[in-house]
Amino acid sequence: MSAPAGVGASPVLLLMGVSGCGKSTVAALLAGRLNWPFEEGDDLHPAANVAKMHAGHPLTDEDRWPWLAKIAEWIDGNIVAGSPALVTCSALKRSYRDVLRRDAVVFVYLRGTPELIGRRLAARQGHFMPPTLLDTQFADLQVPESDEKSVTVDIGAPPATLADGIISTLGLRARPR
Ligand SMILES: Nc1ncnc2c1ncn2[C@@H]1O[C@H](COP(=O)(O)OP(=O)(O)OP(=O)(O)O)[C@@H](O)[C@H]1O
Ligand SMILES: O=C(O)[C@H](O)[C@@H](O)[C@H](O)[C@H](O)CO
Repeated sequence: MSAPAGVGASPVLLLMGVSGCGKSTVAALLAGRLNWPFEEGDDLHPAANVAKMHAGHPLTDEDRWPWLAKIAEWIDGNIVAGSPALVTCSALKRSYRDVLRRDAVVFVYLRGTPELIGRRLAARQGHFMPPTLLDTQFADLQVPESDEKSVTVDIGAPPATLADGIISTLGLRARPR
């Protein structure tokens, strides 16, 4: 993991990657350690999107645009407030990240193989997203390119190790409680 240039004093970290890569788990740990505002991107999906995924159908670009706009709005609110922040969003395609891209935004790409993530999804309980959609998530995935402000994290280690690595690599500071 190496730090991208230009991480400011109040970054917005966007944890991205396919379903099951660990976005929610790692972001929740980071939010606890850093005391930064945290938004679970899945909570901003229109109900129809959640129902569609739950029924085993992948989202289309058209399904995703309004959701991405809501996430961008949340990001902008924190930027205006001058607050660092954390948000999860699969952000699978470059065109989706173009909607979310801001000077303050750092994409934290959680990278794992289909086999590893498939095993984790098979063991996960009580989530609307069926593991059968994982292939479609990888089919849509366009990993961040060298001109994007991003850091890539290999997800083999335990969540706490990943969170500590992100904090030290990016030089993040906790907000006082
Ligand atoms: N580093 C890790 N090591 C072991 N298990 C992990 C790790 N990260 C996450 N998990 C487990 O893998 C599963 C998927 O993690 P999580 O729900 O955080 O992924 P996600 O990317 O937020 O998924 P989705 O996009 O579908 O909401 C969970 O059961 C979680 O406990
Ligand atoms: O873009 C997408 O296809 C969706 O955002 C999915 O990634 C889900 O929201 C998430 O992975 C399930 O929790």
